[in-house]
Amino acid sequence: MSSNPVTPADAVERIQRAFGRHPGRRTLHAKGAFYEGSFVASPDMASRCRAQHLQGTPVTVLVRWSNGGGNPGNADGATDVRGLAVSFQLPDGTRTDLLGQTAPRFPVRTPEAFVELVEATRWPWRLPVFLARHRDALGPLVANARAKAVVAPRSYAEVDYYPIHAYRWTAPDGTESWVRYTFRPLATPEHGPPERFEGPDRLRDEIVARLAAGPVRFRLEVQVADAGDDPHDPMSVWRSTEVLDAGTLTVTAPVEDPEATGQVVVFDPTRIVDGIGLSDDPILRFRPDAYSVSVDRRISGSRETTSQED
Ligand code: HEM
Repeated sequence: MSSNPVTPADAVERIQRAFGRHPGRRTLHAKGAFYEGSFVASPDMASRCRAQHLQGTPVTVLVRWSNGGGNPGNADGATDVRGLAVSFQLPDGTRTDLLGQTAPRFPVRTPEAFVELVEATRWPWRLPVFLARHRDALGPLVANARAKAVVAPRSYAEVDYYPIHAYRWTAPDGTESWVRYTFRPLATPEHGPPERFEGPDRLRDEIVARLAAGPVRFRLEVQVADAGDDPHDPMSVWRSTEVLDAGTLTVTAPVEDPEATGQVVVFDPTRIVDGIGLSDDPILRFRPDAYSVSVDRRISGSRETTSQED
């Protein structure tokens, strides 16, 4: 069933109403922290895509691990998706971003339905109505539950992250292919058996301790679409079995929060570079405008908070 199209401003307003007002904070993924590291593409990626960060030379990355909800006060053990946002800083000064979260399947294909889903998870009495209106959400929601996508992990470093949307890769010879990414944790023997952490910030405490013992690594996997695989639908399940190792993400250390000094950091899934293209996925196309509204509110919210503190 179709719903009335929501505007980016309405979407942010409704999501903020669902989570309560938290001036200066992100509308979603409100609780998180920043880290630094690098990414090195696998040697054969350069023949598949001409983007600078896929040529095999190390590039610096800025990473933010987060919990999915809009309440920055939520405990790390709460039921929620987790986010891994990665900004690749390219040698020419440009950036390109990938934003992953722990749910392998996206349960909706329109921004309206996404907002309704957020509202239904905040107010569970709305869930039956949501499911009646969006019957095809049930399969993906069950698949995500089976994948334990919203169960708090032992560590941010031990779970898969799915950026969901397809991107178009252009090779040096002009050949185009559609790909979908997954960040998969790589075993890091130098860490030994994981320490157990308790308390509301246990994921943050665990990852800081883990990084003090050595870097955390993920393999960036790409699934290359077959002819019948739909790159424009965030709900589509691809049949292709062509999966490549695109490279290794290495997170080395926490960094001081750049936003503590007034800088605003935005990860944007449509920030692409030459060699990468966007699909017509309506969720992907909606996100940058919704993120801009959230950023505007973050900036004005910080001002309000600061003037109240003065
Ligand atoms: C219509 C669908 C969506 C809406 C309306 C939406 C909305 C938002 C908003 C408003 C923010 C805060 C932005 C900021 O203040 O910087 C955010 C953050 C985020 N979103 Fe989404 N989102 C959507 C879909 C997705 C999808 C499909 C993914 C992942 C596959 C995702 C992953 C993230 C992550 C990881 C962050 C945190 C980024 C950071 O650490 O700064 N979102 N989202």
